[in-house]
Amino acid sequence: MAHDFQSLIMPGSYIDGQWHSSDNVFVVRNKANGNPITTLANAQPEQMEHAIACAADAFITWRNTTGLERSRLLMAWYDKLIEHRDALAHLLTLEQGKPLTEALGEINYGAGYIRWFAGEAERINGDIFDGLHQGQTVQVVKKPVGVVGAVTPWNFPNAMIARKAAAALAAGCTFVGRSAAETPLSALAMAKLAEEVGIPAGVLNIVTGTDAKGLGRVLTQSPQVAKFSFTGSTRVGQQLIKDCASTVKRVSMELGGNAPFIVFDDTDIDMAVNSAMLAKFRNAGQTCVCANRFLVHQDVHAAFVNALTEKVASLTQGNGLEGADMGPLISEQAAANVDALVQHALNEGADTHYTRDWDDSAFYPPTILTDVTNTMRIFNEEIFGPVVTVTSFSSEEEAIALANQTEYGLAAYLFTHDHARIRRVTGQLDYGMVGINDAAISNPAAPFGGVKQSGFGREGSKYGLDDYLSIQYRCLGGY
Ligand SMILES: NC(=O)c1ccc[n+]([C@@H]2O[C@H](COP(=O)([O-])OP(=O)(O)OC[C@H]3O[C@@H](n4cnc5c(N)ncnc54)[C@H](O)[C@@H]3O)[C@@H](O)[C@H]2O)c1
Ligand SMILES: N[C@@H](CC=O)C(=O)O
Repeated sequence: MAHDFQSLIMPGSYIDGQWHSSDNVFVVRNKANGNPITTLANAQPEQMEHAIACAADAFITWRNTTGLERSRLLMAWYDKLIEHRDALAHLLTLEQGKPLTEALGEINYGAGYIRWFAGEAERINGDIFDGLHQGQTVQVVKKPVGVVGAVTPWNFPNAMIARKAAAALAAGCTFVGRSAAETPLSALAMAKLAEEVGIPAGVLNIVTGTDAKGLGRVLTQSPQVAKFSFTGSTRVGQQLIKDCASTVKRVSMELGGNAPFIVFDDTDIDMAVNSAMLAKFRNAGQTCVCANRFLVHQDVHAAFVNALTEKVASLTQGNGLEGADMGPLISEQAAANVDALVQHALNEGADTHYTRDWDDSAFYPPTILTDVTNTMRIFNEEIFGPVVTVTSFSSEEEAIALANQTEYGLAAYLFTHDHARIRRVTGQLDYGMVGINDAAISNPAAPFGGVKQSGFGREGSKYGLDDYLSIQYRCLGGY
């Protein structure tokens, strides 16, 4: 069936192959103008309980499918998503606000995880070797952990669901995901297309509702959920880890970041500036791997800031469906939070190198602050907005110390052409991912994830199935 974006707008949660409808609804809004897009049935904890029970039933059959059967279904889902990528991207821009070209990029990126894990489903291999006792053989078998629960944020409403659900289904697990109430439509549209390609009822369930705590509590505390995967802020992640403890779930956490972007004096400034634009302004700065702190060698400070300012000044901001380079932040409140960090930095001595007028709307202007120091809140907190902060350094040791001065450890970026320095500095950066002369680090073939308070577990890559599989050792004796 051919779809436009309207025919991909579903009425509510997708549970056990059924679409939930209810008189209790919530409104999903166009983030560029605040207009309602639709209303959705507002799922309550009992819908979440039902979804988990259905996923547990479906697991009995799904776990016994072959890797090849799961791979074929995932590839069919991938093909369907690609076939409808324009409609999916339109819907994503409407509900999230990012420019249409970025939304299309996200659809391709999310679908890429589904294609990647379709491949991995065929390669879930165990091991066999001699034991240490005469006549014993050790057989190692990988089994799906069971029902997977997931909670995802609003900044990547397609890709964050895709990379968790694809890994779960490839491993032979069933899936219950709750997508953020600000952006539930993309995940439901993905479920609609999964239904069309024949992913069996109960295997993939998407629950949408505004009661984040109530729905989250059911997922994190249900004994039927074997593994819980979360993408979101460190603050909420800390609570959810505690909630998962009572049933000793497998947990993976993709949490906040505070990425340093280090520019050494030997680098090609144009290359660093082009990467800086991507690392900072993708999704208007609302990306966990967005550069948060630009650490620039004092000898290239002026050259870098001037070249960056030229690019930033040319950015257009507006409705993502109308060709703007940058859309709004997710809400007016989000913009006010960014502004509070900026005002605090200015009061503490930072300098506004570039900004534009701001009308208190969600369209926070692209801004460049210089003279930012490591004691300012803006240096130590995730900005999640289109604000560049520049701090200069004079030695490699100082750059490393500044970069590591954070409780986060998700992504870091390093710009230099000195190979010995790359090796030295990278080895000392306490980060799960380091972009070296490259800011486009997200890739289904690569292990995405952080260290320290940015979380644990890896998504994508050949390591990405590990969290969804448990090892059973079988001792073969009696020979
Ligand atoms: N590491 C990554 O891969 C990654 C990716 C995207 C976003 N993030 C992080 O996510 C944050 C931005 O997203 P956000 O503001 O929506 O984060 P958030 O933690 O407030 O919300 C994330 C999700 O959790 C839900 N939630 C909130 N409180 C909850 C609770 N008590 N129980 C259960 N669920 C709850 C929200 O409704 C949303 O669906 C940033 O910190 C960003 O760095 C990290
Ligand atoms: N942008 C991340 C998700 C975090 O916000 C990604 O690239 O996967």
